[in-house]
Amino acid sequence: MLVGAEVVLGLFLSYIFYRSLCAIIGHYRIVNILKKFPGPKSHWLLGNLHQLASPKEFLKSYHSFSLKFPRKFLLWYGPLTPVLSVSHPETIRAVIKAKTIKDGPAYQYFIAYRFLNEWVGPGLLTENGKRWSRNRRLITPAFHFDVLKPYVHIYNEALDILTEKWSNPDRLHKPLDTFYDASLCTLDVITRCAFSVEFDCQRENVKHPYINAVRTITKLVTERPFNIFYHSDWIYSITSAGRKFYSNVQLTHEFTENVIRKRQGELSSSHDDGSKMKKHLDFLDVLLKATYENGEGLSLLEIRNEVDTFLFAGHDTSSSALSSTLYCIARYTEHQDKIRSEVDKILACKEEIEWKDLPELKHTSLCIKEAMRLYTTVPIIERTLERDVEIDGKILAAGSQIAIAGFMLHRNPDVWDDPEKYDPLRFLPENCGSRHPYAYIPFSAGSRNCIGQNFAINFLKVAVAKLVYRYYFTVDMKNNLTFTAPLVLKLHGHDIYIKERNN
Ligand code: HEM
Repeated sequence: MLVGAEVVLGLFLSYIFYRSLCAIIGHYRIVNILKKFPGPKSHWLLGNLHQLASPKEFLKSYHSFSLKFPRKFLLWYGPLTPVLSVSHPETIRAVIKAKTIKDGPAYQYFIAYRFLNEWVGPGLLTENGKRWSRNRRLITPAFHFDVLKPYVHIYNEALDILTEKWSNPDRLHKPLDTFYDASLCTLDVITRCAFSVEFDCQRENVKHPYINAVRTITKLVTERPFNIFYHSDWIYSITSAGRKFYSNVQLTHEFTENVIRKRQGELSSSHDDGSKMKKHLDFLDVLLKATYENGEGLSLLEIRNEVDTFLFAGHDTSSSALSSTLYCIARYTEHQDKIRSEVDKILACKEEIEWKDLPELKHTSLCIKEAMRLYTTVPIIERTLERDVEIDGKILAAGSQIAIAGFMLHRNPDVWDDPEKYDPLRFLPENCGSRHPYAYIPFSAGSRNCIGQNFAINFLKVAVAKLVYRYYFTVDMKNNLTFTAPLVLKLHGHDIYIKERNN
């Protein structure tokens, strides 16, 4: 009996030894290949973390590295984790076409998605493999044009509330916090489109516990990567930030589950698809109707994860893109005037921008695209190679970490003429013909591109058009423009003012 136990223990230890040896050899192979790539000087222990370790310095340092190494360079996140940053369309194409996952070792510094798991679970943004592809197929109909069309009315209504707020005489002559206001406006829109609940958060600010919780979680998740002690879930859970995070996550879960259960009840009692009860289908209706091949629907937990994912992936991104565009047109007013003249024609004898008007907002669209190039909303996304892949003539080992640096790609002087210049006309069709298909990827590219991009672009067009129709925007450059990242870009160092138009 004892001999049997010894054999089992021996086998177990040999197995552990074998697995550890494989991991060490695998890691050695990854490092050995990656260390041949050029990169900024790194500290033996910290790697490049000390240059990247504050929200303010992160993009500035990153960008200065990429000016030295415009195609790709190696960063060290600590002594053991090399990450290859890529910022050339050809190199990015190779990574996006390769088999990759959105995951990495726990010690990897900027894979902030793992900090999201507690909230959004394995939703579309964070899931990998077969489960991701099945869910992506099931969820894609939620972004079909027919579903998106009625949302244009919701965008208009949310913008009317924003202008009602901004036109308050107390606010008119003060600098605006465009990111904050845009963020409440997008929350208003996304909660109505996701599950048809009206929080009126723009008027109520963050008084509603659910809205307050969503905003608190988003803030904490963005801050967490920058505090090395917070990387451990256990340590985080005993800090005040961690306790705040977990209690807010619980609150949002309870809220979302209640909404889902209520809707499930309504659907089963009315035996319709929900469209008769409301003016439009929302994401939740589509998710509840989504069915696997075997006839099973998405579980309550899966639906909750997806609804929370839409909230996270959609609200700060859209507000970042909106506030960057407002900054750009406030700075380059000739483009504001052009937008105004195209909106004036549309709103000459009506109050609302309709679905059919969206293609007419041509200059508006150019201005948004260029703002999202220069101030890339999601500056960096990360991937881990699942298989060995050839990139720029070198075979990278499975397990290598790659950072797709959209912000750097969009300012790469080898790709863009005069990259620091805000020039919306570079997106005119006649100026895009020879552009590399991976030169401009604000919504990422390939099979894991942003599922919400049409939703976001439609919202941005309506928002910019309605705001420019109503106000003149100007900017006071208090300081040099700075950015914070890493998850979503935010601009600092300037004040935006508005003056009401007499339409
Ligand atoms: C201006 C606004 C937006 C920008 C710039 C943006 C950008 C991106 C980017 C870069 C990715 C790839 C992330 C990665 O691979 O790690 C992504 C993925 C995603 N986005 Fe967006 N997004 C925006 C708005 C939205 C909206 C409004 C929604 C939903 C309502 C949304 C839902 C998603 C989801 C679910 C994914 C994951 C897709 C997948 O992996 O299959 N996004 N987005």
